[in-house]
Amino acid sequence: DFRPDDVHDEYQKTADWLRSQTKHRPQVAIICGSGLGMLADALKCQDSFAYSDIPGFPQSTVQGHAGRLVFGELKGKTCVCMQGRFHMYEGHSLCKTTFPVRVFKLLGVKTLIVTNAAGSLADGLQPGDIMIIKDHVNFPGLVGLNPLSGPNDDKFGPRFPAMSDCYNKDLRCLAMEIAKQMGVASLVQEGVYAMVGGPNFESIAEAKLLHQLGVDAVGMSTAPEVVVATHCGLRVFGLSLITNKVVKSYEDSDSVNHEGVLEVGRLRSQTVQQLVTELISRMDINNNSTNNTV
Ligand SMILES: O=P(O)(O)O[C@H]1O[C@H](CO)[C@@H](O)[C@H]1O
Ligand code: HPA
Repeated sequence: DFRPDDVHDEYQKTADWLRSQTKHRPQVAIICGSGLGMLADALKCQDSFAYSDIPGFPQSTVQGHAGRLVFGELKGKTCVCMQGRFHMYEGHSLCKTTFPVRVFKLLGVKTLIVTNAAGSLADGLQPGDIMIIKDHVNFPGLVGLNPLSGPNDDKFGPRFPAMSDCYNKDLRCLAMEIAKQMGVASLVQEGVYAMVGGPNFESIAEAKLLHQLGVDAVGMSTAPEVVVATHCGLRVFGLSLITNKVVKSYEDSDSVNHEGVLEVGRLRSQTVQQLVTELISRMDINNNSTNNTV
């Protein structure tokens, strides 16, 4: 039998353990995408934990995802940063892939920043560009693969949470303003992210379909984390680093690979880090308007 109270205890145990190991009390959580682990480097006064040492935490298995949880201070805000996320294709249940998000909620986090590496379908998005996520298509979710499936845990949020404003508009505007001030506005635009299950990259027919549906960038993560975060009332900001163009023509001889994805992450690491750091520095931590606050 599935008993929400027991499951809630699992999140609580992990949160209690982390509280006993660090004095940091984070207000902001950051999830680093493939090749974007350096986002944690900006944190001062770090306390870091290998996932393998944290009770209840899943393990990272993907290259470019170090598997470390880093706490620290950034421009006057206390942050916790996941150097490495969990993907459905690694064999984790969606509950496991999103486990840290609820732990963050219990730790007192108010804002979640999700980052990922993604392939572009939109003609205007080139490798190296940054897409501020305006909305998502959660393909696994549409067919019932949803971390919120099963009995609802009312302690976290409502049975039927709204997803119509899950990427906070104020933070999107602020990020765009920061990009302009950094002189990188030409690299940054808003768009729609689609999550597919992976681990294979898209076939050409799949790429054409996604393009026709109006998807701007595609990846194999993020949407479940955002669903769980929105369910429990966290404010969310998301960005995709475009690491490759998705091949959508039979005449195109390009092909994508994970090494290339990580390489673009390395090349753009400084810009992404500066944008995220500035966003955290300037965000109002007490303004947390979401639909699903409990
Ligand atoms: O979404 P993140 O974790 O950034 O990683 C992306 O990059 C990997 C493929 O190269 C996939 O895991 C895809 O989801
Ligand atoms: O082209 C892609 N497709 C899916 N996931 C990805 N992650 C990075 N690039 C891609």
